Amino acid sequence: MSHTAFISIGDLRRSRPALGDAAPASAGGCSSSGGAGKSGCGSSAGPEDMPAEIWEKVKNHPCYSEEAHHHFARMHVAVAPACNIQCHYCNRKYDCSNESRPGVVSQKLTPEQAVKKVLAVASAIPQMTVLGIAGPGDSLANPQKTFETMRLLQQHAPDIKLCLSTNGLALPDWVDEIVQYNVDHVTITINMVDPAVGEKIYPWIFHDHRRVTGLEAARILHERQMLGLEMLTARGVLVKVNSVLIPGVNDEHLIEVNKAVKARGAFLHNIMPLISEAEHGTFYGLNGQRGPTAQELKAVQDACAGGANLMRHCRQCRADAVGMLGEDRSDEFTLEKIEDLAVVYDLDKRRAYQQQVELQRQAQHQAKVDALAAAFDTRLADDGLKVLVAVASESQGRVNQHFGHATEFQIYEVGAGAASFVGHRRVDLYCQGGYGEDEQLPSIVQALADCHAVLVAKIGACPRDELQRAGIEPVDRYAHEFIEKAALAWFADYRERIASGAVVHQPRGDARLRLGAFTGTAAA
Ligand SMILES: C[S@@+](CC[C@H](N)C(=O)[O-])C[C@H]1O[C@@H](n2cnc3c(N)ncnc32)[C@H](O)[C@@H]1O
Ligand code: SF4
Ligand code: SF4
Repeated sequence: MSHTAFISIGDLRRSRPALGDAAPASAGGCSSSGGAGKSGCGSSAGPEDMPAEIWEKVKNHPCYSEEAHHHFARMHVAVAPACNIQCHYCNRKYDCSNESRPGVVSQKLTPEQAVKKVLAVASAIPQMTVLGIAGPGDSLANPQKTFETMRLLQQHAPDIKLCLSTNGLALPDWVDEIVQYNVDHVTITINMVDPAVGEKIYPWIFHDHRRVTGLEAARILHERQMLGLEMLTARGVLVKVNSVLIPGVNDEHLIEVNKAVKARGAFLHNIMPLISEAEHGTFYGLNGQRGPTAQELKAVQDACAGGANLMRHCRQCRADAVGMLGEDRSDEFTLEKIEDLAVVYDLDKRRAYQQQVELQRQAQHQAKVDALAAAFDTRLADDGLKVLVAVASESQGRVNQHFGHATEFQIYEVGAGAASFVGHRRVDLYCQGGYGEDEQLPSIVQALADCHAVLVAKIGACPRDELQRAGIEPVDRYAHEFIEKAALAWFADYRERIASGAVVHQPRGDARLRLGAFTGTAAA
């Protein structure tokens, strides 16, 4: 059975041979990557796309498998306060408990406190399968705390997968410990492979007992990152590379980064948008360096097609995040609260629960494949047309959320052959306290400006009119349908309307950004 979230006609052909040769050749899977949608196949690949031992490592890891993130949870423990470099986009002193972004934490923990918290969360959220150390500083600039936490967790919670995130500067010194403590997954943030680019991102590093600045600092960091990546992949550790997309600094350069990390065996590449608000007090924030638009992010990701597989569902979590991706339950597990929690770490119970979750995932996947296969009794010739649709979904991969209740929309790219998840867009909640907040509408419409349709379970008259005025079709006739099936059905209908002259297709100008159009400092 396939476990992929990315469902193409290729999947249908595998599961329904009767569909046979009428289907356009648009096979899923990494080796046949071609279009923009395929570039995301790494994070949604299934057991048929990789060796069994790799599938075992990713199948219930919410960050390494796009489908797993609907079913399994993760948590971060903030045991690593110090850092050995400075990035122009980071200020760990700025802390806001209401804010969800990297580097932010409410409480720093000792290894013992961290383990207590992990056990409390693991007993309350049995689908929590992954523990990561992602700061608030750098895990390997705090090696004693990081590895003591890992050592204790191996003893007390042996079923939890261990991850850490690092800028890579100290990485080559700690590869043996990473392997010794069974850290299965390591994330390295690599923003450049050219020190001349790095010089614009890193004002200094602390290496070999001295502070180094300028080009020399970027050169050392680059060499250590590449060496660390090679050493980890040679030892069989799965490596994800994070890159922060900084318009005007490393946008097109990330295509080179993607190739370089693929060549060194990285499993996944997560290109994340720069977050740069002046109030965070970062160098970039204070100097007007903007983050990319969603369209710019997608353009760079699409330009990496054929390189390292892309993660597109990252939520840029806090360094103390708890729960499913996209939700944060860290407030429920503060030190004060876990003091009073009865913690029963029942390994057998956790395993049994997770088996049920896995069965549910498989059943849901198969139901989706079957529903799609049933929908494919008529086939569209592939004329190359692809459009984006936004989807309001709260669970189960279905169109099952009211427009007004969505705080994010999933974005799918749809063509004749496939509907592929390409990212998500956060928006302000429209419906508050039972009433629509009309002043939120322009920003929501703006966030979806490159989409041709919005698939929702329900939508009120006012947002419906506003979307239509912006040329975005509100669609509620596929309520509770699987997303891919709904998106493909809408697309078939759209194509028919184009063919009959009922609508004139208007390409969205900014959907396919011209690389090189970044200005670097203009307001977003
Ligand atoms: C807080 S860091 C902790 C791990 C480690 N120090 C590192 O940088 O990889 C986790 C991730 O958040 C990213 N990050 C930090 N500040 C960011 C910002 N302002 N915008 C986007 N990503 C950011 C980092 O680049 C890194 O990939
Ligand atoms: S390496 Fe990580 S923690 Fe250190 S300054 Fe950069 S983003 Fe912040
Ligand atoms: S920041 Fe991205 S990669 Fe890290 S836990 Fe959150 S979703 Fe996963």
